[in-house]
Amino acid sequence: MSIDYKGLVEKYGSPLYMYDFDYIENRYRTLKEAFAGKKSLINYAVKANSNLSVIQHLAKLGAGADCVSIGEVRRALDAGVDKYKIIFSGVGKRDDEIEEALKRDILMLNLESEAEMKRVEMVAKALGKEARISIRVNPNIDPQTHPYISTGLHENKFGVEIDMAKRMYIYANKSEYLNPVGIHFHIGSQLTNLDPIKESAMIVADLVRSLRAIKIDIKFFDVGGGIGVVYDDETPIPERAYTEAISEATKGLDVTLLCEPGRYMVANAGAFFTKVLYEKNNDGKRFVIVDGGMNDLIRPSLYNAYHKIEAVGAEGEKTPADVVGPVCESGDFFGKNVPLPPLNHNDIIVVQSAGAYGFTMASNYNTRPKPAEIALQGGTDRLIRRRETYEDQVRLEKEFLE
Ligand SMILES: Cc1ncc(COP(=O)(O)O)c(C=O)c1O
Ligand SMILES: N[C@@H](CCCC[NH3+])C(=O)O
Repeated sequence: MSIDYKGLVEKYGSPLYMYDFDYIENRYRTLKEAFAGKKSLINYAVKANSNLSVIQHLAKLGAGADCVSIGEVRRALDAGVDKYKIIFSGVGKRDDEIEEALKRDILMLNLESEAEMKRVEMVAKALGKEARISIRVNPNIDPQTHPYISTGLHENKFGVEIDMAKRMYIYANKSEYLNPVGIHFHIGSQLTNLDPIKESAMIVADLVRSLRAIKIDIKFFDVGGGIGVVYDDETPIPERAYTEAISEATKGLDVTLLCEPGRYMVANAGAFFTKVLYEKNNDGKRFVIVDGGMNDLIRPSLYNAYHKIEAVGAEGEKTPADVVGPVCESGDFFGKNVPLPPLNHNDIIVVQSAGAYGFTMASNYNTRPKPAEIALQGGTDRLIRRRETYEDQVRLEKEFLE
């Protein structure tokens, strides 16, 4: 599809997030089809891109949601996700979040510690309800990804080790207020190697078998998210290989397979558009200063993450430039030594693969308004979040001025 970047920026302003909804649909269908013949549920990880229209688009296709706060649960419900397709994960759920999740009767709460299980039991008891739960097992497997987004080792804060998980299942099974229906693991994000996923699935499936032997019947086998995508030259895991590895590990078990992809669904559906403000040269070092900043897209600053950067329509000899924003931090950059032609004021720069963990990690640092978001679908474009204004930002403070 050829996209009229210039026309879109003229229409909606800059900086701007754009998501290709047809691409998202294609990703959903490809993954779902790879599970053909198995009972499966794809719980889109809302944290990757929680725009209501994005969630609604996936909900219409049949997706469930993986949420990590009650805010995300509310978003999923507002966007039309079936309550029995919503799961609530995360290491630190507050009592009020647990209570609301139970009242809203979502599919299950993923528990990440024994203390949390006791808390959920207490809240469920006070409500006179039975909480459907699953336990996040930490299989102690190295996912071979960036250390900041690795979660499946005992040194990470996530999940509980196998023996503890087993003790928790035994406890939950006896409790009047807990119903252990699921099991969960998630070893990290941007995974491009299938082996650690396969190995984790085998370990966790063995636990399911040993629970079955003591009459604890797990119905949902949740392999988490983490499927990697192409930002640069990565080789992603083929969908079929992924689902077959999971099927193989769970052979003989009558379970519904769940997965929680975030990045896979949306990263490459998205792009971030920003306009050139100035060029400058510091003693031979070329900088292209744009109107978007690290507050809009923090991945390069935070993880030194690579995003492909292109200049729209500009021509001429390319020389390396750092593409930087206006925020008062040296870490405010989108790319370093990016080969770019000479650029003029208002030329458009496209930062690719920005659909996941872009807008959701945006902030108002430097009192910069969050950008607008648009969807492209079936050849048309539409606004799905308007640009913030100064008034939006000070709304919660103004009344306190003396
Ligand atoms: C429990 C859980 N599920 C799903 C995801 C989504 O991950 P990804 O965007 O890598 O698919 C994450 C984030 O890493 C997570 O922590
Ligand atoms: N925010 C990270 C991924 C973290 C995954 C969340 N569990 C990123 O941009 O790559």
